[in-house]
Amino acid sequence: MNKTLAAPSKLSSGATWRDYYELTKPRVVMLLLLTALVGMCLATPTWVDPLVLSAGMFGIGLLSSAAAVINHVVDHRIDSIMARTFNRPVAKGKVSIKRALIFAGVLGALGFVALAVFVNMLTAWLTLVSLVGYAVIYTMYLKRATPQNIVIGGLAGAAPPLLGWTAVSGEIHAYGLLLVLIVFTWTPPHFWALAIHREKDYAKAKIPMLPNTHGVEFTKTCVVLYTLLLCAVCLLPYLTGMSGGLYLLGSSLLNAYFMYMALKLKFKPQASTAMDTFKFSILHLMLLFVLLLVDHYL
Ligand code: HEM
Ligand SMILES: CC(C)=CCC/C(C)=C/CC/C(C)=C/COP(=O)(O)OP(=O)(O)O
Repeated sequence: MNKTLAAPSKLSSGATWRDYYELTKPRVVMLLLLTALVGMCLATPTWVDPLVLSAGMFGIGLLSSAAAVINHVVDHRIDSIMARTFNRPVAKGKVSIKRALIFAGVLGALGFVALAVFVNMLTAWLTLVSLVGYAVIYTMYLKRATPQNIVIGGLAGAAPPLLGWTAVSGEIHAYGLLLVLIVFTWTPPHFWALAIHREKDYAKAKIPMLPNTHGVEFTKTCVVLYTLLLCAVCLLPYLTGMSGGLYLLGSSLLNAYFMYMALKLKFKPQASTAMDTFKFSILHLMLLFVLLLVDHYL
């Protein structure tokens, strides 16, 4: 058998490359980068300059990854309590706090310099502010302070389409902010569906997520209401002339199914409905942004 497949190569500390990779929350960062790419493409009627595109994706990707690594460090104690996260590299002690922080520092510095040198200062600073928003304001403070943590903290995760937009145009445009608004209203149903499924985990770690502070039924009602709001917000790209009929048709179908899932979760749930809703939320956002892109170029 291939040796590298059987046992991932160990670094001198005993951690593997895979541990460091996992610290960057790669799948989350991939989706963040898709939203950033769409922000870049929609900011111009022509093709995006290849240097801005590659340096922009590189910089936004590295700063988002650095934010994710810091989140692992700050949360290592609560991660070690929850069944979903106890196996994470810092929580398990496979990567030390010092090494994780150096890793985050290197990623963050490289990302910031790439944006500052090859893109523009506005994007570099806005991306750094997003990193602070997620790694410091959300993770260190909001997460432990209020059940509205993910609503307010969601702004940082919603920023990438605007970062993509400013990378290309050098200015903050209302259309870029509209893309932020879409991800911002999508975040509560995305997360609360998972939090309902993981209610006991969060209770054990004493994190004040909405199902724990206000109950599962109230959280389900909030999922329905935010999904309704998301349906309305998703009409805005069409109504403002940013996107066309293809987007309207595709997004309406996606939103109809998201609404169906949210209503099922509230009124006719099965054991798997919360997790199914969470999983669909990821597919929903991915396809929605692909639609925005296809609609832009057709
Ligand atoms: C404050 C805002 C957010 C919160 C609290 C949140 C929370 C979470 C949590 C707890 C998970 C589960 C991770 C796991 O399986 O261990 C998750 C998964 C995921 N989230 Fe979010 N999320 C937020 C925003 C976002 C944003 C803005 C995006 C992308 C645009 C995103 C994309 C994803 C993806 C792709 C996954 C699946 C990851 C995987 O399968 O490894 N999330 N999210
Ligand atoms: C520069 C920039 C755009 C920064 C944003 C970076 C980023 C990774 C945003 C995603 C938000 C997210 C995964 C929140 C979950 O954190 P959690 O601590 O609630 O979830 P966990 O328990 O799975 O760690």
